[in-house]
Amino acid sequence: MSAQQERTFIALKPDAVQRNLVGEVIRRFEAKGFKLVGLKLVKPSVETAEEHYAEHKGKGFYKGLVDFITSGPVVAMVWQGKGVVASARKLIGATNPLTSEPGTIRGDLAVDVGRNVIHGSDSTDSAQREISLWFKEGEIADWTPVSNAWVYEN
Ligand SMILES: Nc1ncnc2c1ncn2[C@@H]1O[C@H](COP(=O)(O)OP(=O)(O)OP(=O)(O)O)[C@@H](O)[C@H]1O
Repeated sequence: MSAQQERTFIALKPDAVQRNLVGEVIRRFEAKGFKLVGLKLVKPSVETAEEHYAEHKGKGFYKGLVDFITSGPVVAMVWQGKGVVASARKLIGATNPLTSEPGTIRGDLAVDVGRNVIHGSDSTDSAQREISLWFKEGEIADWTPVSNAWVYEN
C-alpha cells in the first residue's frame, strides 16, 4: 500500500448535522488536499454505536455518548491521503473543545466535550476497524483527483 492510500474514518456527529456544520468540515478536509472516498448520512443503530465506542464501555459518559450518537443522523466518511489518520486528528483538535487550539475544527466550532462535532480514528488499526464497521465494500469508491500532481510532489 502506498502512503497516499492511507485511509481514516471520520464521523460528523448529530450536533454537526443539526448545526449545519457538515459543509464547513468537509471543506476543511477538501482544502487540505485529502480525498473523499466514502460518504453517507446514517442514523446509527445502538449496536453500531456500542461497537464503535467499545473501548469506553464502563465509563461514566458511555451511555450518554451512545444515546447521543444514535439520536440523529451522522455523516460517516472515509478520507484518503498521505498521513491522513494523524493529520485528521490535528485538524480535529483535542477531545475537549475548550482546550482545542483555535484553527482546529473543535477549537473553532465547539464548546462542550459531549458535543464535540466530529470523530476521527486514532490509529491506522482503528481506522480499518471503524471503516469496516460503518461501510460495506461497495460503498467506498477510489478515484484519481486531477489535482494529485499539485498536492503531491511524487
Ligand atoms: N468526560 C467526558 N464527558 C462526556 N463525553 C466524553 C468525555 N470524554 C470523552 N467523551 C466523548 O467520548 C468521545 C470519545 O472519547 P475519546 O477519548 O476517544 O476522544 P476522541 O478520540 O478525541 O474522540 P472521538 O473518538 O469521538 O474522535 C469524545 O469525542 C467525546 O464525545
